[in-house]
Amino acid sequence: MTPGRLLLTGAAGTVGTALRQQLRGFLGDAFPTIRLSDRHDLGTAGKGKEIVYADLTSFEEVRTAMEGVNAVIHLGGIPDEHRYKAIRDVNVDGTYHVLEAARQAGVGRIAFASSIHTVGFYPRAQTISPTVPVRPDTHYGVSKVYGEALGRMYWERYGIEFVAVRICSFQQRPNDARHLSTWLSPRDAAQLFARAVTVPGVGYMVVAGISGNTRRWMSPEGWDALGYVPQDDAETYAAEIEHLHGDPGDLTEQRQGGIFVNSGYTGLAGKEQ
Ligand SMILES: NC(=O)C1=CN([C@@H]2O[C@H](COP(=O)(O)OP(=O)(O)OC[C@H]3O[C@@H](n4cnc5c(N)ncnc54)[C@H](O)[C@@H]3O)[C@@H](O)[C@H]2O)C=CC1
Ligand SMILES: O=C(O)[C@H]1OC(=O)[C@H](O)[C@@H](O)[C@@H]1O
Repeated sequence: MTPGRLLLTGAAGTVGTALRQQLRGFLGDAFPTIRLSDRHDLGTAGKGKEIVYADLTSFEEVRTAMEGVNAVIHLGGIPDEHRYKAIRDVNVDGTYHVLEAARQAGVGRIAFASSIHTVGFYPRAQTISPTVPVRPDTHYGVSKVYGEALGRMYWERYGIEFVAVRICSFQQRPNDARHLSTWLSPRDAAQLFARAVTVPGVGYMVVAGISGNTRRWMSPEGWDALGYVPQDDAETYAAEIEHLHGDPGDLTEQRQGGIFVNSGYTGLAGKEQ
């Protein structure tokens, strides 16, 4: 891929902070400049980085952040279930702003932080491929389905390559039994996102965003094409965490989405307004 400028949205967040620290090690010579963007404080940029603040809900601000950009890692957004309108403004409209501004700027590749919650209602007993029908567990999950679908349209219509990484549980280390299946370590996240924006000829792809977990519920389809070889496996921590789970009779323990399958904010009534 041609060297140039990579835009990282959501750079002040949990995943963004880790990528900010570790991405360069996996990018090699690609993208000499990483542009960090968020609406919250990003501190000082550091070597090879620059900062452009933008609120995802403002198309004009996103368009300014996109000037001179060749590829995007889009992490910015609300990362959990929330009021429908907030999800719509930031995750739905905001993701549209990113893709449309990218199209206008001539961006060639976008990697998108999708989520396990696109498929959260699948039973844990089932190993799923990235191509199974979606079963979102929340409005949040639906917003990620929208992002994946929008990416598909921008690939088909405009030839912008798009890799949706269905991140499961990004954590410094796995903390409970569910994470034995869902953990994505910081260094594996950095490798996966770096490959998602550098490996040539990917077209459109949805991949599991997990480490090389022995007990994974998602198949590794697409990892070969990206050349992603995870370095971590949550199994290393099994003895410390496998007893940390809820009642096996609860839906939250039976479905891949965990507590999200039973979260609040389910509609427009009452507190959801
Ligand atoms: N942490 C995880 O395990 C998972 C994360 N993801 C996705 O990865 C992405 C990053 O997640 P985290 O770092 O955990 O979340 P985070 O909340 O720590 O980071 C999200 C960032 O987006 C920014 N943001 C929110 N609204 C914005 C707006 N209107 N304008 C500009 N920036 C805005 C926030 O300021 C924040 O820095 C999210 O899209 C999330 O849905 C998906 C699956 C799992
Ligand atoms: O389900 C999970 O483990 C994770 O999934 C997500 O999409 C969320 O952004 C994160 O806050 C959760 O912890």
